Amino acid sequence: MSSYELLQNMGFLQLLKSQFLCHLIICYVFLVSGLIINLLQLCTLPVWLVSKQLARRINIRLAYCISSQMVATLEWWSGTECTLYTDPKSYPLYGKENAIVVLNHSFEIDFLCGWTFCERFGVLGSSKVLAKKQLAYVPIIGWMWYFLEIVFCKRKWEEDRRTVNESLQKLRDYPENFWFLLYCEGTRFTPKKHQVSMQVAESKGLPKLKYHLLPRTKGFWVTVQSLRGTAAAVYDSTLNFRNNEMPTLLGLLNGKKYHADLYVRRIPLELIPEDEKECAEWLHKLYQEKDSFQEHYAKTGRFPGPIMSPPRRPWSLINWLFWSCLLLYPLGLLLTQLISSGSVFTIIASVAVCSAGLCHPFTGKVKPP
Ligand SMILES: CCCCC/C=C\C/C=C\CCCCCCCC(=O)SCCNC(=O)CCNC(=O)[C@H](O)C(C)(C)COP(=O)(O)OP(=O)(O)OC[C@H]1O[C@@H](n2cnc3c(N)ncnc32)[C@H](O)[C@@H]1OP(=O)(O)O
Ligand SMILES: CCCCCCCCCCCCCCCCCC(=O)OC[C@@H](O)COP(=O)(O)O
Repeated sequence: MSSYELLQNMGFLQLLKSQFLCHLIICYVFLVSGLIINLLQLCTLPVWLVSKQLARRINIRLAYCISSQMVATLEWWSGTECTLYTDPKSYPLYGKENAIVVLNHSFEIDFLCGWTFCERFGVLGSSKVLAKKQLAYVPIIGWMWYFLEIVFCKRKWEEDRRTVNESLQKLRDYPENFWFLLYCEGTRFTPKKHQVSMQVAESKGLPKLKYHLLPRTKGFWVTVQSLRGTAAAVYDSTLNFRNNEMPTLLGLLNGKKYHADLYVRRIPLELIPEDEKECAEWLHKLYQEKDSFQEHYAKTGRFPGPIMSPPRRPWSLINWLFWSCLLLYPLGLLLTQLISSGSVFTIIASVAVCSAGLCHPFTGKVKPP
């Protein structure tokens, strides 16, 4: 094939990726397979009574079938590249131990980039997060999290202190390695939230941050204390995107390619103070350092340290192809029946339902300074 033909084919592929019909198909496969997997997860409840560890292992694999579809959208559909800056001595430990991941919360798809790294280090099915309680009710992802023993908080410390600790204690005998994600900022960065948060920093006599919100320290302290002896380290992770881009889920679905850069420092858990006040001071210092890494990125376009990028693996793509083959055949049959029914009302109603399914609330586009 000549290079001209190749270029033309690439243009065709990009055009294909922007087609509404392709988006419909991707969403259909995600929604239907997600609900089937939720149902299978429900069926594992009796297994819990016989063997908790077996039920957990099954749920890890079922969860992988859902979350890896989103990872496949990022890695294989949009072709987004992910570069990891980290210490070569720490690199061999990633995926081979339990860890608490502290990540900046600035982008709509930062959790998905986190998932992508989980996938590359083989811990996607078991990855966990401290999430707000409302997310537990989101169909597919929220229901999947229930079976994965995700830790939910109400953001009311009087209640969270006990419930978060109890949920984390249950992970002590978890049968596979997991990464536990904590967005210490507690909410996604916006200029307004940043302004309020810096007023709080000022009132507490803390240095101002330019790229982060002031971290909430209580959740971090309770997580570290509850996972002592279970997690080996904190992975301090700082994420940014090249060319000042603000990636979105819709952008990924349209096949837009982004380039994510992630800087990870492995900090052994023993180095983190046990006392609540000292632990809070430690976290504030960590965020001041994270801020300086972002400043370095803004000036140089890269994070400090060497690059140790793990390659993407084929499993997320294979999983997506499996579910697509399984679910597109009955869809084809249904559409044939629909068209042969000849009812204009049924056809219009079906198109309207599918379009409504495509609209989702992840449209924020605010870039930190
Ligand atoms: C790279 C690899 C990645 C690996 C990824 C691995 C896994 C991925 C898995 C899944 C991905 C899916 C992602 C899903 C995303 C879900 C995201 C969320 O839901 S974020 C929201 C929930 N999480 C949190 O809130 C965590 C952080 N919060 C806390 O830790 C809180 O402390 C708390 C435990 C929730 C309790 O909250 P509460 O409000 O009750 O107490 P606080 O301590 O926070 O508040 C009182 C304290 O804060 C001071 N204050 C007041 N206003 C502010 C402000 N604007 N900013 C900062 N601080 C403020 C106030 O003065 C009090 O201070 P003090 O303690 O000194 O008295
Ligand atoms: C295969 C791909 C098909 C994709 C189509 C379907 C898309 C469905 C996407 C569902 C993803 C749900 C993942 C949940 C992650 C949400 C992140 C989030 O919501 O963070 C909350 C924080 O910010 C704090 O919120 P605030 O209340 O402070 O503000």
